[in-house]
Parts: sequence; structure tokens; C-alpha cells
Amino acid sequence: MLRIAVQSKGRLYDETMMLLEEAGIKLNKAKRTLLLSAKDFPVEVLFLRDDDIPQSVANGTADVGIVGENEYVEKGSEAELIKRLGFSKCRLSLAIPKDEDYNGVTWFEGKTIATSYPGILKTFLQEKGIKANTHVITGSVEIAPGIGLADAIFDIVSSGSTLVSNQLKEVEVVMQSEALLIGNKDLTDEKREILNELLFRFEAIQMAEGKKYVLLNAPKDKLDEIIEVLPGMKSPTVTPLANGEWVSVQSVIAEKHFWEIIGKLKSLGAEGILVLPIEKMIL
Ligand SMILES: Nc1ncnc2c1ncn2[C@@H]1O[C@H](COP(=O)(O)OP(=O)(O)OP(=O)(O)O)[C@@H](O)[C@H]1O
Ligand SMILES: O=P(O)(O)OC[C@H]1O[C@H](OP(=O)(O)OP(=O)(O)O)[C@H](O)[C@@H]1O
Ligand SMILES: [Mg+2]
Repeated sequence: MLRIAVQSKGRLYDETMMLLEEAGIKLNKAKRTLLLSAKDFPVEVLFLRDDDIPQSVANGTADVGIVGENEYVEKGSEAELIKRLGFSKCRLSLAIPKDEDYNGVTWFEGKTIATSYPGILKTFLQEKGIKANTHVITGSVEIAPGIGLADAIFDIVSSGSTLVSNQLKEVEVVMQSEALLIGNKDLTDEKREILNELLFRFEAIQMAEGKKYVLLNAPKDKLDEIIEVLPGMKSPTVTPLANGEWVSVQSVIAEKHFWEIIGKLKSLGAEGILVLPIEKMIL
């Protein structure tokens, strides 16, 4: 059994559970259980507060874990980084009251900064040679300047709307963060084998992200030009149609180039274009 620690509720929960489900890990349902086993796969899932995940993985309570890079770095965890998962992207930034003049990090000299990430903040301030006081609070950090608890804050920013609604402005981005798969350094060979299977599945899911399968009918005399627009994984599949003047072409395209590619295909005379989602991709 490989034991995976995941956040029990919060910002990481939904996408973590979706990733596990897409990887074929279906949990045996039980109400209010913090440890659930999976059906048909030697994995069990341990639900924890995200702050506790790096340490649980480092000390072997869990074998692997899914946690924000911010928590992993803050805890200085002995766990090893196995894979970046690409979701829950955010950044850790310093922010100050919006009406303050700001002309560089020296603004923070002698100031008090409220944060839930004192470790990362300390490293940053040391690198910059700034002496400031840190006020550690575990939540609602953004209200600290407004109630006179601190002069500035150091916290998670994503859209920036929490800063705006607290009359703050972001002045320094200190680190970028995303969800990570981390693992204990001393996994047994058996556990490594399960982990490798899990990684294979995660990679197939990530590979399919942002990609679409396209099928279309093309006039034979335009085939070369159409193939140039549609690179495909290796090269597009081309099959003849009953009408000898036409062929069917199938390929994979990146969603971000979708409309541009479809426009070119149409102008080259492609017809009957079908676009299908891709669930998994194994090269
Ligand atoms: N606004 C956001 N946008 C994107 N990712 C975020 C955002 N806020 C937090 N995250 C990421 O999700 C992780 C979990 O955030 P969440 O707010 O659920 O944590 P928490 O309040 O500490 O929860 P817990 O009760 O588990 O300790 C953060 O550590 C960060 O990596
Ligand atoms: O830039 P934004 O898009 O506004 O996101 C940033 C906010 O999101 C997180 O809080 P969350 O909403 O998860 O609430 P929490 O304090 O209960 O963790 C984080 O702590 C910030 O406050
Ligand atoms: Mg937390």
C-alpha cells in the first residue's frame, strides 16, 4: 500500500481528488474517515490539514503527499519533490497599504509584516539585507494593516482581489507556487513501484491537458497543405474516403491554437470537422 496525504478541505482539495479519480483511484466511501483505501489499486488516502502534509511525508506517516509549494518550502521539509502538478497556482507576495509611496524593498526596513509564512519571508529579507519585524498569524492576514496589527503583509496572492478589497497593493513577488507531489526519501522498492505506476498515470493525464482530437474531411489535392497545419503527435492519420477525391484526416492539436488552426483548415477546404476531448495520452 502507498499512503498519499492530501488536504482534507480547502483550496487544494477539489483538484487533488479530481486528479486521483482520473488516475483511476476510486475511494471506498465512508463518512468522516480520515484514511480511505482505494478500489482496485494499492493506495490509501490520508486526509490532513495542508500545513501538516510536508512533515507527515518527511517522517513517513504518509509515503507521498500533494501540497502547495509554499507550504513545502516554508516547512523546509525533508520530503523530496517528485513532480510539479500544475494546479493551485499562486504567488507569495509582499503588499502594503495602497496609498503608500513605494520605491523598493528598503521601504520594509524597521516595519512590521504580518504573515503565515515567516520562514520564506525571513530568507527573503535576509537576502535583501532588510531588518523587519514579523507578526505571525495563520489566517485573514490581509486585514492586519487595516486594524493596526502590522504595516504590511506577506501572503498568498492569486487574482489580487483580496488585496484590493483590503486597500493593499502588491509590491514584491517573492515566490511562485503550485501544487506538488512530494515523497518520503526512504520508500521501499514495493512502494516505489506503486509510485511509478501513479506517476505514469499522472503524466498521461497531464499530457492530454489542453489537447483536442480533430477529425476532418479534406480534398486530396489540398492534403499536403492541410498536414502542414496539423502536425499531430507523430504525423496525422490519413484514410481514404469512398469518394476517391477526398480523404479523412485525424490528428491532435493544442487547444490554445485551436481557432487559428480551424480557420486555416476551413480556408484550405476542410469539411465535416469534428473536435473531441482527449482524456489520457500515452506516447
Ligand atoms: N487564491 C488561491 N489561488 C490559488 N491557490 C491558492 C490560493 N490560496 C491558496 N492556494 C494554494 O492552496 C493551498 C491551500 O490553501 P487553503 O486556503 O485551502 O489552505 P489553508 O487555509 O491553510 O487550509 P488548511 O485548513 O488545510 O490548513 C495553499 O497553501 C496554496 O498553495
Ligand atoms: O488573490 P486572490 O485571488 O484574492 O486570492 C488570495 C487569497 O486566497 C487565499 O485565501 P482563501 O480564499 O483560500 O481563504 P483562507 O484565508 O480561508 O485560506 C489566500 O490566503 C489569500 O487571502
Ligand atoms: Mg493551512
